[in-house]
Amino acid sequence: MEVFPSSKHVQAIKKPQRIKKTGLVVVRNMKIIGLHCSSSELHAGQIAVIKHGSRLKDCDLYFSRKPCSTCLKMIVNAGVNRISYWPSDPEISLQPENPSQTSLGDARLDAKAVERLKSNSRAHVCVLLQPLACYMVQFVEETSLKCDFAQKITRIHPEFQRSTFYEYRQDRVKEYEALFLISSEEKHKEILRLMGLENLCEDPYFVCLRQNMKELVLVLATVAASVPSYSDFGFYLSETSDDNQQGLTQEIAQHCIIQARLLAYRTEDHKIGVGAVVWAERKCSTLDCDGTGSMYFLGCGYNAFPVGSEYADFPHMDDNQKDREIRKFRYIIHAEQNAITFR
Ligand SMILES: Nc1ccn([C@H]2C[C@H](O)[C@@H](COP(=O)(O)OP(=O)(O)OP(=O)(O)O)O2)c(=O)n1
Repeated sequence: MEVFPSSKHVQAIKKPQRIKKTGLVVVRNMKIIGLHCSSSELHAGQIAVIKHGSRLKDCDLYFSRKPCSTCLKMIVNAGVNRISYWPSDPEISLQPENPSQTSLGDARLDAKAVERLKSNSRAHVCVLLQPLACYMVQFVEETSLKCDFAQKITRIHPEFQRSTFYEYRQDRVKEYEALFLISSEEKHKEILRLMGLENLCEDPYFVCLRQNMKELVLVLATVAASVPSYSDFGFYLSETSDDNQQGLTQEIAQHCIIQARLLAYRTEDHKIGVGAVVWAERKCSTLDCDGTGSMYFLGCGYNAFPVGSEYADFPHMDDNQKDREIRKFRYIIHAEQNAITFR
């Protein structure tokens, strides 16, 4: 969510960036109930508090940066269960470049306050770090190269080839590494210490941490590279020029497809993964408090068997199976059905 494209209105306001844009996923009972990102006015955590209110109780929150003390105290107060965050530069940046010493001093004080809130809160505050499953990177690369979108482009524009895909991926890797990683190991360690994560600064933990973070960034870049804006290809051939028209920009459509592709990896159908993210557009032109402009999130899902079922509970066969009784279609719930209902 952190990379959700800002609306033009928001892009126009450029402030010195000590506060970093942050993404947030709100999960309740294993279901994603909110995708948020900071706007120019509010931080992601504050947006979640405003949008979900008391429904945040017992939810799990996943932040793309460690939240600032203002956000943390509010979400702890809302009674959330767990707060996980990506262990890089926090929401109030601790990177010493450019800004004045005083604001860096404030950032350090905020980091201390966050630590204090963390140790005294009922909610479990921890580092989000899921080592990737074996061969995940290769699998994502293969499926990204073969995905419908990339293949369609190849058919219409034969000059789009494997090498173009890899060029796109390299661009995305650079973009995401600049956003989500800290290039210097020493700087990264210093920031981890300021964030109260000195345990992670020792090897082999530190090496593993950076390796896992790099792999996750690579996975994200690989998926994004399979949904390129190439030539005039896309869901919307041109940007809407008419200000009154609430059209989706190519950038936003692309972002939503990337989210859907990521969800598809959670499929329970061993043959085909489908992901769906349902965003709706507001009829009126007023912008909301979050960075999603005129869009609001309805739900997201992936194709799967009914919640709680085990792998062998239902048939997995497709149309090629003669015996109709052991085909999967009567049992599997489509991604879109899950998105607007339970998963
Ligand atoms: N709008 C859709 C269409 C399909 N699916 C999921 C359901 C199945 O898990 C898988 C394949 O569904 P199809 O109905 O397309 O069946 P196929 O005949 O294509 O399946 P297969 O290729 O496995 O033979 O995709 C989905 O989530 N949403």
